[in-house]
Amino acid sequence: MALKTVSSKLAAQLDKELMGPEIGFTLEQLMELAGLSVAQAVQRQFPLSIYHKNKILVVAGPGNNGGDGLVCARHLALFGYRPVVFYPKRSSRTPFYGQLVNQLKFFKIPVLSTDDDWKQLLHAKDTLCVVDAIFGFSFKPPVREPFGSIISELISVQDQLPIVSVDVPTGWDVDEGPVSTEHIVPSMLVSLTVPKPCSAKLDKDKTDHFVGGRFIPPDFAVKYGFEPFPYPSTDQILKL
Ligand SMILES: NC(=O)C1=CN([C@@H]2O[C@H](COP(=O)(O)OP(=O)(O)OC[C@H]3O[C@@H](n4cnc5c(N)ncnc54)[C@H](OP(=O)(O)O)[C@@H]3O)[C@@H](O)[C@H]2O)[C@H](O)CC1
Ligand SMILES: [K+]
Repeated sequence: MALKTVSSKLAAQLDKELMGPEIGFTLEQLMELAGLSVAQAVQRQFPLSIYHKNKILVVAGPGNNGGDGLVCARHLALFGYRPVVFYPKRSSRTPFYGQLVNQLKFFKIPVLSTDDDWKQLLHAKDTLCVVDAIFGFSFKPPVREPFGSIISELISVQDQLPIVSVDVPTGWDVDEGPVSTEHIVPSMLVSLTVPKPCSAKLDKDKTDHFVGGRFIPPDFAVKYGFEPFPYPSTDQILKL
């Protein structure tokens, strides 16, 4: 299947229209579906029946990509995994992020901050994979701390511990792809709504690519210049 992409600018515009006065989705609705999609993709790639490990580290960033990660962690717990969330910079942009954290507590999912030793989870012996929900389509390089150090830690283990990137591999320029020789190479990317141009730079031998976030009607996709994705049955994801 030919890769269909939209630029970071168009992706932001698409999001704005979905949440604008005419269509009226709320951020919370879209984020729930985005997080559910990522959890479903993880389950497809790492079924518990084959992988006899259930611990998953979810690293959540300060924006909506991080919010998708918080939602994903909750669904992973419902699917039988044992997620642990590392959320180093908590957003106060809307009270909703606090509510998502409360929901994680309700599910007894640990939420670590920079004071905690999150690095001890970076071992393939115990951990199945890392969900990279640090930055999505609004990331502008160069990266600022503490995220530079966090990304370096993830890069140092990615040959042993699979990384599942949400929407955009963190640290990549959304339109151009990797900006430095040392960069995250995810073993799986879940693009939301439609792949961003950087996904054309993925090495197909190293990264499986899914699209998720099944929340638009076909004519809206066409309006933004891409063919609707043929999601099978009730699936929230499609492997490209
Ligand atoms: N329709 C959809 O597909 C949906 C997608 N969703 C997800 O939302 C993200 C986009 O979310 P957004 O909040 O716009 O942006 P990000 O999460 O990518 O990043 C913004 C935060 O990152 C900080 N930032 C940006 N650049 C840097 C940097 N170089 N160093 C450190 N920090 C950085 C930024 O901080 P500022 O201080 O610059 O404001 C923000 O805190 C999309 O990719 C999807 O994953 C939604 O769930 C809805 C539906
Ligand atoms: K990401």
